[in-house]
Amino acid sequence: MGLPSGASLFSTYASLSATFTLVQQAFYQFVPLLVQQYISDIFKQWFSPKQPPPPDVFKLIIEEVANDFTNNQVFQACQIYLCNKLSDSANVLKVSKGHTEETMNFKLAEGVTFSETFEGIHLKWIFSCKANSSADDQSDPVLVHDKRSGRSRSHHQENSCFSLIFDREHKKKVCTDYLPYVVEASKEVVREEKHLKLFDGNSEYYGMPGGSSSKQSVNMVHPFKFENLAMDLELKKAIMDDLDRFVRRKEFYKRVGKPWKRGYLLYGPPGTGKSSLIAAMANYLKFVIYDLQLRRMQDSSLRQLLRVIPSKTIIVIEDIDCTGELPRRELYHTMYQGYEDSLKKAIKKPEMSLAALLNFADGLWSCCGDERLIIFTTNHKERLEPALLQPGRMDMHIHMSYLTMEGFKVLAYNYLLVTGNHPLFGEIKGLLEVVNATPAEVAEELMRSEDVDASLQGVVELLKRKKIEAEDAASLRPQAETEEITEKMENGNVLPTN
Ligand SMILES: Nc1ncnc2c1ncn2[C@@H]1O[C@H](COP(=O)(O)OP(=O)(O)OP(=O)(O)O)[C@@H](O)[C@H]1O
Repeated sequence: MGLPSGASLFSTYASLSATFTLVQQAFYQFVPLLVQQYISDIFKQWFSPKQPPPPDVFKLIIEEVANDFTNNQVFQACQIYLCNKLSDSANVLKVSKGHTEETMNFKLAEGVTFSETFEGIHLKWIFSCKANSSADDQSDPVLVHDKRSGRSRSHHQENSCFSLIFDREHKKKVCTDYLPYVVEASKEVVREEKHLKLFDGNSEYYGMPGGSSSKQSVNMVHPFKFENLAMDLELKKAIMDDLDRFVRRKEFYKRVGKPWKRGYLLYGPPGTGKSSLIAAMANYLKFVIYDLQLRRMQDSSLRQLLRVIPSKTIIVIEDIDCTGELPRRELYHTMYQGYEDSLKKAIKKPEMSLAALLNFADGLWSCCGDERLIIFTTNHKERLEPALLQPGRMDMHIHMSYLTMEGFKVLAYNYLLVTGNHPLFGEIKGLLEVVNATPAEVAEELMRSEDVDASLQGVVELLKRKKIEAEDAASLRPQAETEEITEKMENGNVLPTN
């Protein structure tokens, strides 16, 4: 069979083309427009390259302030997590270093974005700040990252938020797996923090409505550790065990319906290591210290402060007996006896009420934030308002006392690296048994020389001097007491006993 001729091929093409044109015209003339579009869509789908369907995105907004007006803990975790990641990879960074800061702070500007993939889910983060309503505040809202501490803070905090954008189908996984992962990762960043952060609880921040303005904080590189503490070894162990128990008992506190807090009262003479113990506790737990000066605080600012203080903090109220604003109630009344009414009014009333302090200690405000230690210190436990000492307020009373030989050996190692026995230890031991010397006094003596023998001899001399002073004071005491009673009787303050 031969090939078709050119003429027959051309006539076939012409008839096919005429038929196609006829069918096309009939299609456009008789088929309704909607059906035409439907059929043309099907053809387009068949012949056009495959397009991915538009993503069905979901946006999770994480605001800074929680519903109960406390700091949103998820927001805080995101801040720490993202600042830690972004400080290395961001294209634009602002850098600053204040006089009191040891390290540079890196800041990420408004609108910064970050993308990552978690178990195959693509996630996009956007940090944003709404415009501040304050007319005089024109500065850019910024996220501040303290590289060393892994912590961060933002100006205009109440207006900041993170948006987390991802495919809607992963909503459940993001909420149940990714966000907890972010929270854990942020805790890890904090745990790696080797330096204490000390917040002055009386900085402007806490007095500002809405908690705006930047938080004043100081990095306190305090190397004090439990092993540096010269104190009774059993007591030291008891405190460490207590702290361990506290941090692992989250579920217990929840079960018994108590706030996850613990109150400590540290008492003892000046220089026995109360502040040092607090630093050691903070280092041990990697907690941040908030130092409150009650003298300058009012009830309202205390409440405000308690709302913004995050978890994993030690709230310290030092020298509670010396604040002047918190005298024992009966002392407060006797102080005013004999004054004219007008004069009484003129006397400034305490700014911080005892009720506020008791509420504070009771954990009335403790629903805000968790995992906190509250530490009160005093040199005079006997002067404290008895209500403060009631069971349940302070969970543990810790007596910091004068130096013992056991404690002295810790100091001798700390300051002079003396291990084992030294010929002067016997004499020092004998003197410490009869003399009240504080660790601070002895530590000062040990710092005077690098020569071990000279330093230890200096301690012997110090203890001998103190022994003589104590003996002199004891011999003068009966005479002084007699003189004091005579003087009081003359002033009519004391009635003769018979
Ligand atoms: N128990 C101790 N172990 C080691 N060093 C101590 C101890 N107590 C005091 N020191 C040393 O003395 C210094 C002062 O001590 P610290 O401020 O802790 O005493 P304090 O009891 O808080 O005094 P105050 O009641 O006056 O505040 C510390 O920096 C530390 O060097």
